[in-house]
Amino acid sequence: MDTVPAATPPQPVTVTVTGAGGQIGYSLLFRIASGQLLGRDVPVRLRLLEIPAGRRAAEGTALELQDGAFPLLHGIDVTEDATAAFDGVDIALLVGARPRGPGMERADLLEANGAIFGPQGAAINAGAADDVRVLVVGNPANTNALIASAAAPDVPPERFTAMTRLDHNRAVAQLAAHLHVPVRSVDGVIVWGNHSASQYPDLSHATVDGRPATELVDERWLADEYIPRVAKRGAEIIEVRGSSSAASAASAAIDHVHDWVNGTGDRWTSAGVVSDGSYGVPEGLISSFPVRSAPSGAGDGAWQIVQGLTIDAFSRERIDRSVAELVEEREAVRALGLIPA
Ligand SMILES: NC(=O)C1=CN([C@@H]2O[C@H](COP(=O)(O)OP(=O)(O)OC[C@H]3O[C@@H](n4cnc5c(N)ncnc54)[C@H](O)[C@@H]3O)[C@@H](O)[C@H]2O)C=CC1
Ligand SMILES: O=C([O-])CC(=O)C(=O)O
Repeated sequence: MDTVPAATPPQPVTVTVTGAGGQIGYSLLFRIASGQLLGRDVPVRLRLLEIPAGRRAAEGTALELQDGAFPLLHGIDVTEDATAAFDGVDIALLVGARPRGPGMERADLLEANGAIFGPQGAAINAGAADDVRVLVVGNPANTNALIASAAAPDVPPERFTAMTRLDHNRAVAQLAAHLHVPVRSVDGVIVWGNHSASQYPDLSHATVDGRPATELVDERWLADEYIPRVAKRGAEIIEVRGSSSAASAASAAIDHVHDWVNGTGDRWTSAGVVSDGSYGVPEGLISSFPVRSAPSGAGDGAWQIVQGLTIDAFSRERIDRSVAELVEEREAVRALGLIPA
């Protein structure tokens, strides 16, 4: 009797989450374990990186992950050692960061985060899989990603990304709510620039059920309500909830990596990626752009910046303002010696 060879089961993908004991980690890890990050047939192995202050919380979360009996979860390690955490890593989610403390100046914040993201970038450089994909969530996300990338000279800069998907999702949801349509009706929104209040949520290429969004909203609402509402949504959440966005941030991280690995199809999304000079954004900055991704195996694994969009004067001014802030942050971390001169 002929025997049918058994199909080789897919190898577990190693996903490292830093700041795993924090509030985003608590929401993110269960969604990864359930298959929402990579796909419902892709097993994962989790590595949780923490500092001593967060270690017990991460260990507690690991116990709960075990209690979830997730069929796709092939193991969890908790560590304080970045080298061990990133050894062989396929997907790195850099969530843990130093928040701004009382009396801390902007330069102090950048320096404190440099001490986190520099060594983590170096550990990724030393041990990660060749096709590693890195998403920086911890703020200031764009510049932290720049620091990590600079510390990883052997990893192509396209592999380091910063999260602006939460801003993109907010921009889609606010437009849908204003027009009383489902979010699925909205397409073509873009978030440009920095993940900060200077970001520019751009509706000039957006459509709603195929109609240009600019025909459906008035200019004053756009400039005076929509743009500031989206750009300052993080502060609004802190004010209302009493702490910063957590589940929505975790959800956006899932969306970012899911789309990066599985492809965006015809639609585009927004992500902080290294600039190639497109749209006048200085080369090397990690800035939010409209991006598409090909499914794993079909492209080179990099996000592609959508080309050829027209930028009107209103948009140009706002993109330039946010990019100027990114340039300032880059100069500040350069002055601190956190990236090469
Ligand atoms: N890009 C985005 O859209 C968003 C970014 N964020 C940022 O995400 C970060 C995390 O937010 P939460 O989870 O709410 O903060 P949290 O304070 O609840 O958790 C952060 C965790 O990171 C850990 N940590 C600190 N330094 C670390 C290091 N060197 N290595 C490993 N772990 C380290 C801490 O011990 C803590 O457990 C913050 O920087 C926040 O501002 C939050 C929301 C949206
Ligand atoms: O300010 C924060 O920590 C939270 C944040 O980035 C956001 O909600 O967009």
